Amino acid sequence: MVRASITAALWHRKIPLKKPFVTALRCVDTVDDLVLKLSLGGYTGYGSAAPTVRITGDSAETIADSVKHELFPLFAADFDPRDPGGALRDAGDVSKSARYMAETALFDLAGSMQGLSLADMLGGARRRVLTNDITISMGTPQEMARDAADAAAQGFRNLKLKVGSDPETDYARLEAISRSVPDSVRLRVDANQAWDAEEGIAILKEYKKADFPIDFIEQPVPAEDIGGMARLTEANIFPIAADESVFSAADAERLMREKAAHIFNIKLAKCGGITEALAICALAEDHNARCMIGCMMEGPFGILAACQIAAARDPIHWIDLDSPLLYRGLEGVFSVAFYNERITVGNSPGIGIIDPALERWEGEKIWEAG
Ligand SMILES: C[C@H](N)C(=O)N[C@H](CCC(=O)O)C(=O)O
Ligand SMILES: [Mg+2]
Repeated sequence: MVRASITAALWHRKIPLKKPFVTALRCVDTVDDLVLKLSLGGYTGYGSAAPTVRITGDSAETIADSVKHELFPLFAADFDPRDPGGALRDAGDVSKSARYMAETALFDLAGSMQGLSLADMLGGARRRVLTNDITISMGTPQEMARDAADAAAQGFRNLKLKVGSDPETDYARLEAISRSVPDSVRLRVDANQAWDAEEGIAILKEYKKADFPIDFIEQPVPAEDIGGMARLTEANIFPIAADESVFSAADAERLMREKAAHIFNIKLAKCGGITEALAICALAEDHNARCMIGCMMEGPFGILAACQIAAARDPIHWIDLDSPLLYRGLEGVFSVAFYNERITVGNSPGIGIIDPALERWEGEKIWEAG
C-alpha cells in the first residue's frame, strides 16, 4: 500500500475536429477533453473524460468537482498498484465520467509502475490488432454518400451511419450510401433514440426489403423504453444494439434477461470505467452475448484504455473507437496505433501513451493537488 503521495492535476482542453460531428442528439465541432494527470514516485497516469451532457448528464463542472472533492480524497489516501480500481470501490453515486477519468488514470499509473500494458494487466491480450469502424455524421444523402465513399477508399469496411431526422431522408441516405460503396462494406445504423418501436419496425422492414447491407441497428428507441427495445429485438429484422439503454452491468443484465437487445455497446464514459466494463463483459460471457466497445466524441486517453480492454476480452466483437480518427492532428502520440480501420495495441506500459501532448491543443490547467 502506498499512502498519501499521489499528486493530481486537471486540464481542460479543446480538440478540433476535421468536420462537425452530427447525430440525432447533438452536433459538435470540437471535443471537450478533461484530462487528469496523476504522479507518484516518478511515474505518471492519465485519464480523460468528455462532458457529454445530452448522454451522460455530466458537464465539465460536475466532472471536475467530483474528481476534486469526491474521488481524489479516496485514491490519494489509498492507492494499491496491484488493485488500481480498489480505491474507488466505495465511491458511491458519483459522476460516471469523473469515475471513468480517475479509474483510467489509476490503471495507467499502476501499469507504468509495474511495466505492464493494461491488456496484460487484464490477463493478456488475445488480439493485438482490432478492426475499427468510422462514423459518417448525419448530413444530406449526397454528403453522407461522399463521406462513405471516401472512408471505403481509405479501407474501412464497417461504416457507422448516423440517422434519425425523418424516415424519408434516412431512407434516401441509406440508398445513396449503399450505391456509393463497394459490396464488401457493411453498415451499422445508429438512430440515437430517434424512433418509437412501431415506427422502428416499419422503417426496418423497408430497409430489409431494400436489402441494405446492414449488420445491426443501434439504439432505435429512447434509452428508457426497454419494452420498445424488446419489441424490436423480438421482431428480429436486424440485430439490435443497446447503447444509451446500457449504462451499467445492472442495465446490461436487465436487457439480457428481458431479451431487449442482441448486442451491448459498452462505453467507459457511460459505465464509469474499466471495472464496470469488465463486469459487463463477464455478464456477456455468462449469457453468451456479444458486445461492442464504443466511445463518446472524447479525448484519446479513455479510447486507449478501451482499445486495451477490447484486446483482452472475447465478448467484445465490434469496435467503434473512431473518435481519434475524427480529430484534426494526432500523429505520434500513442503506442496504440490508429491506421484507417486498423488499431494495433502495443506493449507499452499502462494505456499506452507515448506523449500526453498536453500543450498540443488549446487548453489550461484548472486544478492541482497533493
Ligand atoms: C464516436 C462514436 N463513433 C459514436 O458514434 N458515439 C456516439 C455518441 C457520441 C457523442 O455524441 O459524443 C454513439 O454511439 O451514440
Ligand atoms: Mg450510439
